[in-house]
Amino acid sequence: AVDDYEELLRHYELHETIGTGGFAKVKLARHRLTGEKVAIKIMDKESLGDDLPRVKTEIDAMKNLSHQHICRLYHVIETPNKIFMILEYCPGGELFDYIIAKDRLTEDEARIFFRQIVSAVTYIHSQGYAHRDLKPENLLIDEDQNLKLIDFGLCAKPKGGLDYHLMTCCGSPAYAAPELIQGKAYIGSEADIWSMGVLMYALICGYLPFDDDNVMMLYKKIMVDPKKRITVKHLLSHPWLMQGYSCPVEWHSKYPLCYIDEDCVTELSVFFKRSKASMSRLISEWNYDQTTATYLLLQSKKGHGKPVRLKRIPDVID
Ligand SMILES: O=C(Nc1ccc2c(c1)CCNCC2)c1ccc(-c2cn[nH]c2)cc1OCc1ccccc1
Repeated sequence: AVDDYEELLRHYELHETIGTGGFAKVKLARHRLTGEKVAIKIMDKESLGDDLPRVKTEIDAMKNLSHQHICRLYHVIETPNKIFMILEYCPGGELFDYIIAKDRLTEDEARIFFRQIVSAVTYIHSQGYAHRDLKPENLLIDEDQNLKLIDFGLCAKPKGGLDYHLMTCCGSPAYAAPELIQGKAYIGSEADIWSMGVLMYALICGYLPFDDDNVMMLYKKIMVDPKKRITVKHLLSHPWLMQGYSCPVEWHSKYPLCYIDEDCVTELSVFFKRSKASMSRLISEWNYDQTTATYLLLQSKKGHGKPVRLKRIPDVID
């Protein structure tokens, strides 16, 4: 119903639909106050059905994850029938399509991308999350040719920390670790490490290490016993990843949630006629509303050398 879109249209100018996935549609849009492009993932609650919890899992995870190689969630709008996730614009599309288009990547290009994947996965593990569905379809390319991890619908944040055993068998078979498809209790971070190995193989070779149309045959091929799987700590400074680099993979976030950018606070406080202190406090609540979106998109403008300014005249004169 049109009133589902009322709040969304107040803050964003909607443009073309660029993707219609399983239970979501992705539209391009522009944030009115900053002029920044965004992607909007639109889900209909009714047609989501049993997938609704997966969306809640994804939103809760993304609210806590702020990192240069994770697709940023800016704003969540929920109406009686719809859920809108306003997300970081990634015009390079999926890494999957990029590999297909190039057949396979050179070692140098694969190394650049893989260092970014290791950075993102190390960060989410440090925050107590396992992604559990790492594959080229879940890595997007942004306007600076950097990778951004998406789809946290299957992620897990075990209560007792990441060394807790998980049970749910999930993710894509071709990328699933042996212990996971054996239905054994597994460690989420170890399963992610296995998937990264499969991903690395796909980047370099352009096809999958274990593949078969028959899923039982596929499982048999994956059953290579994982003797000693590398840990993320050793991966960060693996010799192949270090080639041409003088430092291990930098995995810490460049934009930790606790750090609030002064220039953005100043512009917001002037615009919303609030003191800098109260504006800073409001931002730090991370409500994923218009304030969060405007702050993050101002920060993005600053990161791209654009002026940290908000539009004074609304585009559409009501
Ligand atoms: O900005 C996103 N996508 C996107 C934006 C512009 C363009 C393209 C793609 C490629 C197609 N040609 C037009 C240029 C974009 C951002 C976030 C998310 C997202 C974050 N969590 N979940 C989804 C999904 C996105 O898209 C999905 C997609 C659509 C068409 C193809 C390839 C990928």
